[in-house]
Amino acid sequence: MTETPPSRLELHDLQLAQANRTVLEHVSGRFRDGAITALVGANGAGKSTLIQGIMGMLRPVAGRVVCTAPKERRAWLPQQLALDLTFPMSVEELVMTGSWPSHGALTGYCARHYRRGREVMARLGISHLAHRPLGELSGGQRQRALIGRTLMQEAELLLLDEPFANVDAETVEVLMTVLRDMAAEGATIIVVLHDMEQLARLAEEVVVLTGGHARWTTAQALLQSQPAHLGSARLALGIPGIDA
Ligand SMILES: Nc1ncnc2c1ncn2[C@@H]1O[C@H](COP(=O)(O)OP(=O)(O)OP(=O)(O)O)[C@@H](O)[C@H]1O
Repeated sequence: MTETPPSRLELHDLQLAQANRTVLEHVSGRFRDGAITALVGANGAGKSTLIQGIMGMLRPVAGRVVCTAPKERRAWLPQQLALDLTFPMSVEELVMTGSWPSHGALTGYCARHYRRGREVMARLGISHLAHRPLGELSGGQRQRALIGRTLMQEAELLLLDEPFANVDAETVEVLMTVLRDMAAEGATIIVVLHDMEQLARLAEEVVVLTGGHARWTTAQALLQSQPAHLGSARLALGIPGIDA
């Protein structure tokens, strides 16, 4: 008998709505710990809605989200983060806020926090930007700093909404390496992706949202079902089986 792999996140017959209109229903499945799961579907299929449901920002109409990761170890990187770039905060200060959920915002940092912050920035190649204000960063540098904050948080559950949109190729490589390392350390990672090539390189498992429902599959099975000539085509554009 095969053992069920551990999962700190399970969905049970979940139904989610936006403005009283059902977006997703009968969604049941488990996200494997230590795996990167891609969340795919056409525009409007409900990817952001599912993320909001998982993070507890949207109350289910029916069903349940069962998450055993402590609240302070859950992190979410939204599609277009409403970062106030005029706020005078440096890269180091942003990264350090990752310790707030477990440590508190008002207690101050100790030497251990500063050491960890420096390690995190080095891992992401942004040490030289430590004192740079957020408003002076490129999109890729900002994304590295935001991922740095989730590393600082030691996230066990990490949800990312199109993390590679509008970032440079080198940053994509750095972020992919960090995400793979986090998964290898046991984190549960869910990432909204549109790009087939990125999916092939990053994800093991895939949740396909279509017609208001979710289907669990593997990256290998999804890629085998796609015509090879589509290459790195965006997943949402006319690929059989995943149009909303
Ligand atoms: N705040 C809201 N109020 C009303 N309807 C909403 C709201 N947010 C989303 N919707 C609707 O819910 C459906 C799912 O939207 P959602 O943003 O979850 O899709 P998505 O798959 O993330 O799309 P995209 O790829 O464009 O980001 C869409 O029909 C959308 O118009």
